Amino acid sequence: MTLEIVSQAKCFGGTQATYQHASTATGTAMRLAVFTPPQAAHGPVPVLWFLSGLTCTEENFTVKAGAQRLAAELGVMLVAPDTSPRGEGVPDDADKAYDFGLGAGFYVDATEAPWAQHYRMRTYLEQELPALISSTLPADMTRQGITGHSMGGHGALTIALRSPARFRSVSAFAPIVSPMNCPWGEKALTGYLGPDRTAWRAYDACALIEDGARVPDILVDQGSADSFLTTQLKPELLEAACATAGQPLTLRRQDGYDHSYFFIASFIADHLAWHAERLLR
Ligand SMILES: N[C@@H](CCC(=O)N[C@@H](CS)C(=O)NCC(=O)O)C(=O)O
Repeated sequence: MTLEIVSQAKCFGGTQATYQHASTATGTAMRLAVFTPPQAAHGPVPVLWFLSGLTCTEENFTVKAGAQRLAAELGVMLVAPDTSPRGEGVPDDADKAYDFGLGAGFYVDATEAPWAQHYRMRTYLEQELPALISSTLPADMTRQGITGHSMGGHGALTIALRSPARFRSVSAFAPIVSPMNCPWGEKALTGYLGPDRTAWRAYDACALIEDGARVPDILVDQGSADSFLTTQLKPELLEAACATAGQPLTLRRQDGYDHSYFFIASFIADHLAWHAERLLR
């Protein structure tokens, strides 16, 4: 399997590229954005995954977060996948709502019809894409970190909690910390997985921690002016789950910041430094 170049440009001495490939996990073409730092010319570099939120593609983080300059200095590859399968034959929300279906894969392997055929983002991100990146790009897969925003913060936390040996570092921006306990998550998990809530626990960071999953430490930034804070994101649930379980968590409430990429751009340097400290030592 190969990565086809959709576009690429020199960026801070490295390369910002968009790739496309045929995915066996989703049964569709998938796109991803990759920033390869200049240090990759001399050997494999650590990888930081960024999982995006509702409505996003591989492009939002790439053009809005301003992560490339520091990633080039640190020598870290940035991988930003798409948020769902797309294309002909891929079902979407009946009302074309933004919070389910296209652009809203919630990083699960769906088990319910008609979603189960293509909505297999867990297998895509846990198996297929790491193998593809490892075999095609100058990536040191023994040094991986993961972060993300909102639905992507949920993805980053749950993937890391399920596979702690794979990642040296995990962080999140305004994550959905407990999809079992918010309208976005209840809609998505009901639709993709069906009504049995026990099957949802593998996709809920708080439930995973309650059930014994652990990572060395977690960094979360959350804006106090985020319009989704009290209805959907509920960082206090993660704070409580971590406190009860003894899971180290650094939760920073950032005064006045909203849910946008302006918030992410404001704190991306802190997250890159957090990951670099753990990936480069
Ligand atoms: N469009 C939705 C909000 C969706 C939203 O805020 N998406 C976030 C992630 S959860 C995002 O990153 N949007 C794309 C962007 O800002 O570039 C609404 O109207 O309420």
